[in-house]
Amino acid sequence: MSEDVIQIDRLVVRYRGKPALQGLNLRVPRGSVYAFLGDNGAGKTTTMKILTGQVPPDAGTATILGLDCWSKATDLRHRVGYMPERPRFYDWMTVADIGWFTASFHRPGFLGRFQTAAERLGLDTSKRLKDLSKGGYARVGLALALAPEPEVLLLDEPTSGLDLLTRREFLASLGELAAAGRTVFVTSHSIAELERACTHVGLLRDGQMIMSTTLEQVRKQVRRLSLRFTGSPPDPTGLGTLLERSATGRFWQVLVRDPDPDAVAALRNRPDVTDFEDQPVGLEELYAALMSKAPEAGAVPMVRKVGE
Ligand SMILES: Nc1ncnc2c1ncn2[C@@H]1O[C@H](COP(=O)(O)OP(=O)(O)OP(=O)(O)O)[C@@H](O)[C@H]1O
Repeated sequence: MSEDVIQIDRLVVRYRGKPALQGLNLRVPRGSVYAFLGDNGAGKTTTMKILTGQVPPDAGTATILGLDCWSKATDLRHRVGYMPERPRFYDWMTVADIGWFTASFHRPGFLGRFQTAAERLGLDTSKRLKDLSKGGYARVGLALALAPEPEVLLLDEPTSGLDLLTRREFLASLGELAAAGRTVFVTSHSIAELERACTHVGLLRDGQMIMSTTLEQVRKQVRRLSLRFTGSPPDPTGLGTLLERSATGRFWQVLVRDPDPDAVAALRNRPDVTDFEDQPVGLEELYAALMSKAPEAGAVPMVRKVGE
């Protein structure tokens, strides 16, 4: 059975009385690359702040590796790497300086690993931070997050500001980290890109999870059915939970969650139906379908225990 490295239960965070997280529940298993997705203001950064012990919960609990994120924040600092959305360092320092300076807060070996990571990321360690491009700055943040060899890596929008090839290389490296038993929890607005790297996905809306599952399950559970018909337009009732529906002339398609196999087979076998296709949906498509609708319009909460 996989161990849940990150566990969040009924978490509430309010800013001046206004809830940013409203009873958040989340499980992230060891060795996963968990894509934590949500629109602007959904509460992703607030969740990161809770996990890194920067903000105390108003209610509920958050633990990493079994340790409370708020009361055991200092212990966790050595075991969890964190790259904030907009890292800020002492800009007058060089890349080498910031590695050396940060190493003084960490266990031996940090500096060597920082230098290796900086080299791999193509950083010129003699450059001052204030002279770096946005992407260069982000890479320093990443090298610092990787240098403690953390068991868990928390990355808040790590690829923003990076060019395409660096983004791809970076996302591929997440898979390597997971294969080595580390757990990566990452937020990004580049959903399609993240899909190639992640094993699990969680969708956050208004401070609550509306979906948390493996990518494999997403592919099984949410399907796009498309067809051409000559008779009357098919009635999607009974096919499953309808997330989207469209028809152009004789072309008809739906996005359906938990499709009923018998109803799908009956549709496929209708004598007036041709070009029937039953395909998985991409993460971006699923995201748009679930996030763009009010819950009562069909985006039914789809929170499942990961691995269920
Ligand atoms: N320091 C703060 N004071 C008051 N309200 C805040 C503060 N930080 C965040 N909020 C509010 O809490 C909610 C969640 O914000 P948060 O930054 O966690 O969202 P996010 O998902 O990270 O958004 P983005 O994708 O834009 O970074 C928003 O409504 C935001 O306006």
